[in-house]
Amino acid sequence: MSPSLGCVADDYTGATDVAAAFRRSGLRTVLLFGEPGPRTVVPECDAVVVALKTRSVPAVEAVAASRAVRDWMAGRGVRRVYFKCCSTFDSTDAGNIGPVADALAEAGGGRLTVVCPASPEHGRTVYQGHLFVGDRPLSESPMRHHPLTPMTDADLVRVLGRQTPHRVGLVPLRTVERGAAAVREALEELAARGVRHAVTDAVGDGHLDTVARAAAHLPLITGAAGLARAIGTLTGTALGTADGDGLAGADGVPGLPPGPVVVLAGSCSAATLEQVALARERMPAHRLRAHDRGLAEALGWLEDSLAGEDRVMIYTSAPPGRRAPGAAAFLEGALAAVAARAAELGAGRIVVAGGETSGAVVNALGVSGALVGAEADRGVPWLHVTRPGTRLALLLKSGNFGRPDLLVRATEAP
Ligand SMILES: Nc1ncnc2c1ncn2[C@@H]1O[C@H](COP(=O)(O)OP(=O)(O)OP(=O)(O)O)[C@@H](O)[C@H]1O
Ligand SMILES: O=C(O)[C@@H](O)C(=O)CO
Repeated sequence: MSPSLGCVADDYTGATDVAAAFRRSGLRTVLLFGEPGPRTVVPECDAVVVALKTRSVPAVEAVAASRAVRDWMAGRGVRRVYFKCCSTFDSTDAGNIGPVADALAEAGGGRLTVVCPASPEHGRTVYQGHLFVGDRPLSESPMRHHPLTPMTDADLVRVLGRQTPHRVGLVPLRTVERGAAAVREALEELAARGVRHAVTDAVGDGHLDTVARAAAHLPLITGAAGLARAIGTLTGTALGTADGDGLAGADGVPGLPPGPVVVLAGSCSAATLEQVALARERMPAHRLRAHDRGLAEALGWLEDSLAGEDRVMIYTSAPPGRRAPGAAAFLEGALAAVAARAAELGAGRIVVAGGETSGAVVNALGVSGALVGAEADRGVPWLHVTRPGTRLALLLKSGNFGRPDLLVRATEAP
């Protein structure tokens, strides 16, 4: 049977977040890293999530890759596509959420799309089109200092309007509170007025369930893990697989493999900085610096440390005043090289903080897919990778996700 749902995710931690949400909704979920090809074999599943690394690349590249994945999915019978963007709407005026949503919408017949990054369980809500992170507007949250996509405007209608030539409209909370039929009517009115993207308010999971029911007929929906959970539950209910106990899909998921645990932190997000500070107190840690010898020093330190330690951390994470301008790509590449060496040295678990960083690490490890396992924290599932002769578990942590002790717990004996 073809998967009912396909998801194109714009980064690797976002893909794991959405895969965990689908799995929690009772859908058998397969996660693929990078563009699949004609020979990619997808095991029997209800949902397929493809992780791209398109959040911060030039918009034309993001569009081409996302469109290719959408066409690949259509070739496998997928009728509904979910475009997973960040719950903090990480993007710039050049894109990539607008251009990618435009391209995916065109491919689906040019119909109106719903855009709703609310993810209440992660503290993201949308009210009057404005995105809130906890109790602060996005533009007053730590995301305003993001090294790649600083978010300085909380008004999503305005933000998206700068990224697309199409009209952007709003379905306000008062309409969402009137139920799915009212939202569907509002969407039809917006479509009749030529609106392409309908930013939709939601401040609680019940609102997302309403939006999911109202938008179930649309070929494209854009959002984060919150709306994905609602769409997944609707799909699971239709398929008869939703059991709501969070264990669906657990069959066949192996335990965590033996071997040392290596933590690699490249995220500079507020939650990660706190997690890194705590982890530094609990395990040997090395700061990889943005200079010529930074990588060689880190590799030497890793080899020496793993001779006697069963958990270590290498990090580049730094608060705003202590970052190395222009060093993002170098630091991602360096942490990726460290990951490859850690795998050669027999690491059983590699824990990565940061979406861009995770993308670089997964690519360097040559991992093409994984079975989605139990969550270490909400939206942060263990990914079980089986390669000939080796077992490896990856934990790819979105920058702002996880409790302060996540990195410590992830390194403890299972
Ligand atoms: N000390 C530093 N100086 C400058 N850039 C850094 C430094 N440390 C990390 N970076 C870069 O900052 C970027 C952080 O992005 P990344 O996506 O990994 O984390 P994040 O945005 O917090 O996570 P997410 O995308 O999951 O929210 C990476 O490109 C990384 O290389
Ligand atoms: O939606 C989120 O916040 C995360 O899944 C993510 O995309 C961070 O990279």
